[in-house]
Parts: sequence; C-alpha cells; structure tokens
Amino acid sequence: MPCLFCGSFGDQKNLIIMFEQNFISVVWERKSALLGRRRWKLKSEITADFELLELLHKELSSEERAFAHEFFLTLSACNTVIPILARSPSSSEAESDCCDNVVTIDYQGESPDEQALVAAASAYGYTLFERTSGHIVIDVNGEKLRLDVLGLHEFDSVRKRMSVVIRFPNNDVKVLVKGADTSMFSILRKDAATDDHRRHATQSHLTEYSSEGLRTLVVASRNLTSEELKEWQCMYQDASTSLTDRTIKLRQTASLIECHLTLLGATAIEDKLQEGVPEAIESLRQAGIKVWVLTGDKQETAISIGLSCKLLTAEMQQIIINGNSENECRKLLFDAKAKYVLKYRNNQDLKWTRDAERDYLEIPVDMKFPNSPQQHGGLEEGSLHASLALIIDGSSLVYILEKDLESELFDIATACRVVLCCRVAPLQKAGIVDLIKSRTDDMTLAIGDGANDVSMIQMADVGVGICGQEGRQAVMASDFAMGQFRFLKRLLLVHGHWNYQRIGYLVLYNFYRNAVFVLMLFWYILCTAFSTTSALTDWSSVFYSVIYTSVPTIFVGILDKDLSCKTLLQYPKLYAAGHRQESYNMRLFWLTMIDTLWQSLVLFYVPLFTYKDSSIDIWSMGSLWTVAVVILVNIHLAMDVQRWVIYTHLSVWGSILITYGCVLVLDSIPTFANYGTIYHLAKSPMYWLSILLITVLGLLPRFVLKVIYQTFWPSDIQIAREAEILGKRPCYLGSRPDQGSS
Ligand SMILES: Nc1ncnc2c1ncn2[C@@H]1O[C@H](COP(=O)(O)OP(=O)(O)OP(=O)(O)O)[C@@H](O)[C@H]1O
Ligand SMILES: [Mg+2]
Repeated sequence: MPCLFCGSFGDQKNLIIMFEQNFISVVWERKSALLGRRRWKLKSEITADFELLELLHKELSSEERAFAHEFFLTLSACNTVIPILARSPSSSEAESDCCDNVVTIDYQGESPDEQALVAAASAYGYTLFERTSGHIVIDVNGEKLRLDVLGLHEFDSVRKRMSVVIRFPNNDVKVLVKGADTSMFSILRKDAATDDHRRHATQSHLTEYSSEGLRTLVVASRNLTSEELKEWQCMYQDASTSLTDRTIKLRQTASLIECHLTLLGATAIEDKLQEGVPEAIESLRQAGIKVWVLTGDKQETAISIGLSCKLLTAEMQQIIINGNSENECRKLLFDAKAKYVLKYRNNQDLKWTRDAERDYLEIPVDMKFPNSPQQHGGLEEGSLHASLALIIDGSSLVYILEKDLESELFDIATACRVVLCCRVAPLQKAGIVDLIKSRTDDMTLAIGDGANDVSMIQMADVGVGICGQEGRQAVMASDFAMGQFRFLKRLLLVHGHWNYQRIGYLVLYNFYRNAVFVLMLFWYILCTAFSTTSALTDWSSVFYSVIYTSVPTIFVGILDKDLSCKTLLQYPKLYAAGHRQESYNMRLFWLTMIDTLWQSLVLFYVPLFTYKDSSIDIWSMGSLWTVAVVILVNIHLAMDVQRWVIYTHLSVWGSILITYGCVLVLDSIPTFANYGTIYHLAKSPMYWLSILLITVLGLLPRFVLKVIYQTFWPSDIQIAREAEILGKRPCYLGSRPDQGSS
C-alpha cells in the first residue's frame, strides 16, 4: 500500500480577524486606508469593519481602545514582513485633493499569514511602511510612529510563537508576542478575574473559529521593567553571538520574557483550499493510495479542513488520541485497539471484498454486466463498514514516537482509512513517515509547501514540493516541484503509471535483448567444443548493443503509452496495476527468460538446419546470425509497442535498415575476414527464408501466449485499452475483487 503524506495544500490566505478584547468578533477583509496626507494602497482590497474602526478612533484613555491599539500595533510590529513601497499617481481629482501622494504597498515575507495580518492592520490605520534591522516605522492613523527593535525571537515550531522587543518613543519597552493558542495560553498572566474571563471568552471563540477551518493565532504583550530588559539584553547578546547551541540559547532567552503576558486578542485566517484538492484526494484514494495529513494546525482546524477536502466524512468513526502523559496515551491506544482494530482485523477479509464492491458503484449502471455485484451494491451501501479515522495530536506523538508505543500506533493507523496528525512539529512529521517506512515495504510520498514540511519530504521515498507563498524550502528539498496540489493526481495517475509501465517493460526487454544475443553465442561455443573461435566479427558484437538495437529501446522507453491520459484520469483504479506489480514481477521475469532461451535456440539452429547441406563458411553464418538477431529483437519490441508514433516507426524499422547498411560496409572492407559475405548470402532465397523462419518461429510461442492471455484473462489495462480503441467505456474496469487494489 503506497502512502501519501500531505502537509498543507492551502495557499490563498484570505483574512478574517477576530478582535477579542471587547468580546465581539468582527470579520473584515482587506481595504486601502486613508491616512492623513498619504494614502496607502494595498495590493488587494480590504473592507474594514465600521464598529471596530470607530473604536480605534476613540480617545486612547478607554481601556478597550488601549487594548485595540496595542493589538493592531502587535499585528504590524510582531512579524518578519518587509514592506515594499511603490509610488503611484493619484487616480482621481478627489484623491489628489486629499492626498499628497498614493503609495502602493506590498508586503513580502515567508509567512502568508503574517502578510495577511499586516495588511489587515494597515486597513485599520496601522500601516507598517519601513523596516530595518534596528527599527520599524508604522503610520498610525496618519502619525508616524518609529519603534526601535531591540530584539526579535523568530517563530520556531517548538515554541510555536514569535516575539519582538520594542522600545517606544517614550522609552517604554514592550514585548509583543503572537503564536499558537496551545503555546500562548500557558504564558499568559492569570492575576485578575477579568483576565480569566477574557481568556475563556477567547478560548471559546478560538474553538468556534477553528471549527470553521480558520487558522488561529493569539496575540499578547507586556511591559518590560528596566531590570528585566537588562537581564534579557545580556542573555540575548550572548545567545545571538554564540557559536554553539545558538537555537537552544535563544529559546531560553525568549522564555525569559515570554511570560506573564496580557492577552490582547486573537486572529483567524482563512486558508482557502486550492482548487481541485478534494477531487485529487478522492482520485488518489480510488487508486488505492492511503492519504495521511500531517499538519501543524490546531485539531479543530485540521478536522474542518479534512472535512472540506472530503478526506473525512461525517459517517467516519473518529479515534481521537489526545494524551498528556505516557500512561494516558498508552491507555487511549490500547482502548482504541481493543475497540476498533481487533474488530477490524476480524472483518478484514469481508472489508476488502466490500471495498471492491463499492468500487462498482463508480461505474455507470448502463455499462455493467447484468450479473455484476453492482446490482446489489446499492442495497448494501448502508451496511458497508464504517471507516475509521485516526486523529492524533503532536503532544501525544511526543510520548508515542519516543516510547515503545510505536507499534500500537502503527497497528491503529494502518487499520484506519484516514490518519490526521495535528499540531505536529517538523521532526514529528518525519518520524511518522519513518514509522511507515521502517515497518512496511510501502512506498511513501510526502507533499508539502512550507519549511516545516522539509524533513518529511526528505524522509519519504518521493518528496514533492509545492511552490506556494511559504518560500522555496520545500521545493528545494523535493524530488518533484509543482504549482498546485491537484497536479499530484496527474503526476501519479498518468506519469507515474506510464513510467511504471515503461520501466517495467524496459527492464524485461533489456534482459531479453542482451540474453538472447549472449545465449546464441553460447550455443555456438557449445557446438564448436569450446574452441574459442568466433563466428561474429568484433564490430558486430560491439554494434549490436550500441547501434543496432539501442535506439528503439530509448524511443519506446520514452514515448510508449499504454493508455491515454484521459482514461487514466477517468479511472484511477488503473493505477493499481503498479501495486499488483503487473509490469514487472518474478513470474514475468522467468517467462521472459524461458522465451529468451527458446528464441536463442531458434536463432542458432534454424540457419544451421537450413544451410546444413551447403558449404558456406562460418563468417557468412555469423553475418546471418547478426542480421537475424537484430530483426528478431526489433520485431519482438514492435509486437509490444502500444502506441505507434512516427519516431517509433523510424527507430524500429530504421534500426533494421541501419544494421543492413553497417553489415554492407563491414563486409566491403577487404582486410576483414568476413569480406564479401553478405553479397553472396543475399543472392540466395534461402537467406531470406531463414530470416523469416527465425522471426516467425522465435516469436510464435510468445504471440500465442499473448493472444490466449488477452482473450481469456485480460488485465484491467487491457480492457481499458480495448475500450479506448473501440471508443467505449470500460465496463467492469478494476472490478474483479481478486484484482482489487491493495
Ligand atoms: N509566524 C508565526 N508567528 C507566530 N505563530 C505562528 C507563525 N506561524 C505559525 N504559527 C503558529 O504555529 C503553529 C504551527 O506552525 P507550523 O508552521 O508548524 O504549521 P502550520 O503552518 O499550522 O501547518 P502546516 O503544517 O500545514 O504548514 C501554527 O498553527 C500557528 O498557530
Ligand atoms: Mg506553516
């Protein structure tokens, strides 16, 4: 069973912010802000919420207003976004009346979430328009506010938050922090009852937002006393210049100030699914690929995204593992195993059969055979097995992956139809891929777009990077890069299928091509009592692999297609031919070798038999063998070509012509022992008859076997191919349970 590990496949960050401070949730979009004499024009439009705008224009003395001010200040200051300014002419007269100039502002950075948040802050009058390493400048409702950046603790997947230490013009020093709710709530101040109230309200809003599939962040801040600042500065200086354990030291320094924070609010960002994701996932699953989602997102968000991309369905039985200690995780795993997995194992045979039956339902009714199981498939649909979905979070994985619970997790995960790991750190993503790689022979493919997907992309057998808005790290670490998740469907179902067919065939063909030649020479050695004489010139031996038979191999290996891209995309189950190892397996290998043995015997003995009464020399015989073997292997290849294009014709038939050309040239050189042989041979009909006999006799068993197989035991691909050629839809494609996808 191949496995596919997905990071995120959303890329369009549409912004929705929920400001929590006044316990109201406001949703807004991007908008250009009109600020004093300068007009900031954002790349995309944001519509601001009127109520919140009104609050922001009140006197700063009110507590609610002060919190709102600090919330937006944190959004525009606590990030690594770089503003890119471009002056543009005012478009209308009205605009030029109220503004000196219009400045188009584009925010660039590694995190699309941050870009969206800074743009939203700008729409509310907090426009970040200058950033250097030492300071940032924010346009706060027309007033320029310059803030000194004393230090920045970048986001990392362990802390799951970032912070910035800012000195205000009045010399106040503040630490502004934003991060994941799980990491933020533990470092908030818990002094007053109002804090508790605010906290609970925020928590319930966060749950609500993440259930809608929004990506949430919590924003907080606090003032630093001069002693705290001094201590932090000392440590920060030391950590940032340290040559060893720099990351750990910086993390310790951050923890010094990232505590006792005052909650300011929360944000929620819509991470729109890319186009075609549900369809792509569905097709991959029909193709027999298990899809697992590994994300750093909150559990509710991950479940909601899982539902929207149709990975999870409402009927699925969800096994949720959220443990905070080893014992708790152990208990949850054992309970889940006893309750679901053992039951699943007992029903496993039944399940596979029913899976296969279910696949009948995808095929149009009018195309079914009258007695196909589809007839009762509809009746049984309601009683089909309830699928299992495992949902597990990163903190449980800490206990599970590092302890002896790995095998329990593996048992449960493999029994589930869907596995969803949320709040997982990059190394845990790699750990999950490793778990499958080390315990099964399955091929793993990891796909992701962010820096946090790099380790899993590198760990998987095949790594695919999506070039999104989250930088190029995933792409740089991957084997394949693509613009959108949905292209994976084509990559696997079409190109993966073609490649498998071509490589499987080429491996067998190349064994055959070389073995038939060597065996022919071997029979000659046996017949000449190991005399070490040779019938073929050295030139013929060298040219056989390099010129006579190599070009068709290359062209067929690149251009041959058993099925059209349309059919492969329409019937994902055809991909399962690879799972069943239909193109290359031991049976096929030995059959090919037996066929090779037969063909080499025909090659060697037919000329001996046809010329048994003649007195031709051994070089003439060698010349005939050379030409005959080239014609035989090329016609063997021609018999297996599935799609003839002009280049295939040119290469196959051209190779035979080139062989004749080379033989003519080699036989015209007086110093060679085979001088003039072809000219004598070609005159007699016996020569041409021998070649015809070799070709027909050599390929006959293969031809007969192929006809019998394709008539009585056609493969799915064969059926689809015939249907394609006849212009019909395949009727019972992939439906035979014995060939069902694994
Ligand atoms: N720049 C940031 N500043 C603060 N917090 C962040 C930042 N980026 C992400 N986070 C928080 O850390 C969490 C984990 O981030 P991470 O990048 O590991 O995963 P993710 O982006 O949520 O999901 P995915 O695995 O799909 O990329 C996020 O869910 C978010 O709450
Ligand atoms: Mg991310």
